[in-house]
Amino acid sequence: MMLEARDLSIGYGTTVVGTRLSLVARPGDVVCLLGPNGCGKTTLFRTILGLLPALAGSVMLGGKPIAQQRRAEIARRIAYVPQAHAPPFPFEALDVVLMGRTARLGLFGQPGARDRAAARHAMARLGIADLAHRDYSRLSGGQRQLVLIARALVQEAALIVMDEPTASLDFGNRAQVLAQIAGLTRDTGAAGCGVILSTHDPDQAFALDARVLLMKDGRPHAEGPADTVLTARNLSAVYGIPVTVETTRGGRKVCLPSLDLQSAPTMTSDALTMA
Ligand SMILES: Nc1ncnc2c1ncn2[C@@H]1O[C@H](COP(=O)(O)OP(=O)(O)OP(=O)(O)O)[C@@H](O)[C@H]1O
Repeated sequence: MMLEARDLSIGYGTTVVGTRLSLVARPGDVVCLLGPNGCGKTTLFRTILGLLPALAGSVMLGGKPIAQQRRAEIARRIAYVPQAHAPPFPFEALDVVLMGRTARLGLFGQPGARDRAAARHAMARLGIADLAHRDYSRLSGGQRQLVLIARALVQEAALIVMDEPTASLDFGNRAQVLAQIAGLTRDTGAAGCGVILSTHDPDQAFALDARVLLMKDGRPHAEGPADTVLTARNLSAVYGIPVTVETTRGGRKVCLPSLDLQSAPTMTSDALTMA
């Protein structure tokens, strides 16, 4: 099962948000999308999920154009973890996880004992079995994020797309979610899946030993292993601030932005200037 996006132009109707974007993901891969606010990460995700038509180029999922696949068919192959927001009315966390089975149940199917077992198993795998009967809307942001990851797991899709899975998480939960993502892809056999995620933290790409698509203004600026893409030069060029990349005593690379206001430019990204 492979996702292959080639030479995509993305956008909304006549508004082109990005061009020349390519991306390949297989089970076992971690692919990180990095780039400034408004550079087109969410739009790219919506396009590769088949929620938004590509303006040019192709998205192939399992060897077949995504535009020719039905939603349920896509959902069996690729799961989506949106950013965790609280729903307006209460659900048990277990029910939220069970919603991931919908793609497998058909229109009027009711979840059965096997679906419940799968949901409990996914929660246990993520260390949140004890949250099963808690009110989802009252969980913390980190707990909710893990519930949504469990929901994606029970979909039993080979690929999972995560939109900023660590946004709004505290330091501890962030590390916990990252560790879980690493675990998902390292599982051997049928259980190992591919993860495509967006993040605003380049250190996460190093921590996950990810392949990186570094975007700027809707275009690929660099693509490849974190080590070769996330250089001081590339990061400085894309984010418009001086950045140094250092290696810790433990051997992991970390990025250090300059906090010197003299050298900081004015904010240039679309999202911030438009706000
Ligand atoms: N529905 C829409 N119609 C037209 N333009 C849109 C729409 N949604 C987003 N855009 C524009 O597309 C561009 C890319 O937005 P997108 O949300 O993909 O960026 P992003 O990289 O995910 O940003 P962030 O890091 O801030 O989440 C922005 O200029 C945005 O204003």
